[in-house]
Amino acid sequence: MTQPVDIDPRAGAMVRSSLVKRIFTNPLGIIAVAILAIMILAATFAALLAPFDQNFADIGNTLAAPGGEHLLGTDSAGRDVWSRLLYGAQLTLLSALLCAAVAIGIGLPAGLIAGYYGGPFDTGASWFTNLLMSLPGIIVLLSARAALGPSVWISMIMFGILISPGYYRLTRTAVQSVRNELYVDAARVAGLGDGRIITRHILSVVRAPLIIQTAMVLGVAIAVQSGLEFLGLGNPAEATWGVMLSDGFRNVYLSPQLFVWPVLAIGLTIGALVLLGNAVRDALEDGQKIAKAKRRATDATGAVAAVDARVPAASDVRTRAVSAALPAVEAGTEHHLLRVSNLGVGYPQADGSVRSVVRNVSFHVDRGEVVGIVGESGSGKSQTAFSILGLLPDTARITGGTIQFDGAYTVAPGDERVSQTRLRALRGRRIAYIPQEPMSNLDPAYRVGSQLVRPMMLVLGISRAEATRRALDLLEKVGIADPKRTFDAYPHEISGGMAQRVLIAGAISCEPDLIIADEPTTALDVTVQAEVLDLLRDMQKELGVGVILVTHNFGVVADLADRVVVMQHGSVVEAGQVRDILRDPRDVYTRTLLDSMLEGKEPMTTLGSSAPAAPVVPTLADAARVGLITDVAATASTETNEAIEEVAR
Ligand SMILES: Nc1ncnc2c1ncn2[C@@H]1O[C@H](COP(=O)(O)OP(=O)(O)OP(=O)(O)O)[C@@H](O)[C@H]1O
Repeated sequence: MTQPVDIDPRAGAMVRSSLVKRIFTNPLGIIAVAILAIMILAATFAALLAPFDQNFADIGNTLAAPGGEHLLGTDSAGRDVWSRLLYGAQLTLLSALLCAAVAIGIGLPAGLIAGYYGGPFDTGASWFTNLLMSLPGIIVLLSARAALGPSVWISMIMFGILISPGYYRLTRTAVQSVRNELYVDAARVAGLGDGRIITRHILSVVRAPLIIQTAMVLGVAIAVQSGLEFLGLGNPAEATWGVMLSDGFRNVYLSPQLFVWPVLAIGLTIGALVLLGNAVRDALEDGQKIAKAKRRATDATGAVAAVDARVPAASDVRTRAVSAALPAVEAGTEHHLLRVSNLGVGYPQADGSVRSVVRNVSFHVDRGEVVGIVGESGSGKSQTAFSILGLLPDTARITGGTIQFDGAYTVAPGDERVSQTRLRALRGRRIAYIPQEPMSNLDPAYRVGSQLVRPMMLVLGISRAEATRRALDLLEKVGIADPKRTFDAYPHEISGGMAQRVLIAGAISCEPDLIIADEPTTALDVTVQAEVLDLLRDMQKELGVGVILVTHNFGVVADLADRVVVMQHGSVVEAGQVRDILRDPRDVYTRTLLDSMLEGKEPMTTLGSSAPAAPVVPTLADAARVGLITDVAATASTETNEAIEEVAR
């Protein structure tokens, strides 16, 4: 199945790795941090550093020049300018922080929900955002001041609400760009709930742009606040830099330095915030360049992916509770691990029609059985697999049929959508998934080990130490030479082949009942393909799990599967034992599929067909020689070759 290959080590990873270090290698970053640190320290220790109270008035000493007991002189009311600057820093910075907190508090969660879920909330929130953005900000602030008084806190809360659409849009766009990433699907398949996926995998993507935006917003908040107070709309009883600016301007001819101090404080702080934002942006861009270079060096081969876990007792209970509300499955079919019956999937079109992409598909998988779904590109293999996993896009509709897992419906008769509630209890617990792009299924922001440990802790309810021990054992079991090093590595630090093994380890980590392997070898080079198929076969035999092997390659099916389902144009054209189908393909499409795979290559012998009308098709052994039996026959183990020869006999 075709999936976008995008292994973008996103901003979140950069923030985690060495963002701080990179900021401190940038001279502008150092200057910005130094200025801000001084301002914050001055604000924090204002009470200690200020020789006078902010409102203490030395009436007999107004507009005094700097020097003596008044380091920076006094204002028109005889108040100490240095003390007011320090207290002003407190109020100015805190109220700017309040503004940013309000904007983030509204914009971030709304953007996360709208970007992740879309739907009516997205529509409603976007409408409200547009409304907010269309309001003339300064008029709203002046009205709020007139109605609610001159408090700087109220002004900044109002301003925070007005600028929250900036955060909303930023977050929504970032989330939309990653919500369909394979590693997010993989996390879903691993059994993580939406809340955890959003906080763990999605939030990390918006973290960096959020930091940059906040640096800018703080600067703007200080500027707006000072502007309002400069116009005389502040509270003269509260020392802020804006109020001091206003006082200084009124006395600019009598005592010009009164105007200079607050201008300096405001200018330096806003400048430092802008520089900090730029330094963070530069650091992130540098980080991405470094990570891309590393990725090019390591991204040589592909691999498998998977995530899963065994059914913990709690989820059994949950599954049963959910099943209890459902109609009973057809009598006599309960024993099948998975049964897909007359499944139809379609996509509603603009003209009201529904484009059918899967029609009347039926097959079953029993415990310990490997069923291959084979067909050309676009034949509906992936849509069928995604229906079982509950990973169909929001726009997809179940147009008919049912899916049952272990005697209970996941798609009951009449359901239009796959029930996420039912699937959540199974995915990552009893149904594991091995996708075709290993790198895209590992979150670049987290170490490999943490991506194995977390689902185990969550699903099995075991401690971190126990999950870590199991993860290291599993990595060894799937043939990783240095499990500890891989455990501690980020995805971009391991090769595609290793990532594939990691994800197989994840898939089997909790002994699932069913593994859906989606073209698990497509992205791999030939040698690694053979190794991975060997590994899959070994694991399947050892654990006795049911496997659905989605592939376009008959060779892989011959190598691993017991039964095969051949699909074309969304329908099943032929199904049965692999041996029977390959010896005697009855449907013309199956024969064409086999023939086309041999196109341009001369079969060496022919296989007798029991179907009188069937054309001559090559033997599996021949197919292996000419390349049909893949890469497996050419490169895989003796065991594989023997299996193929055996089928051919
Ligand atoms: N989101 C979607 N919206 C509309 N049509 C879709 C969507 N996803 C898939 N399809 C259509 O469904 C059909 C079956 O696609 P599917 O991905 O199942 O094919 P496949 O057999 O897995 O092929 P491949 O091996 O190339 O991935 C295709 O015609 C495809 O265009």
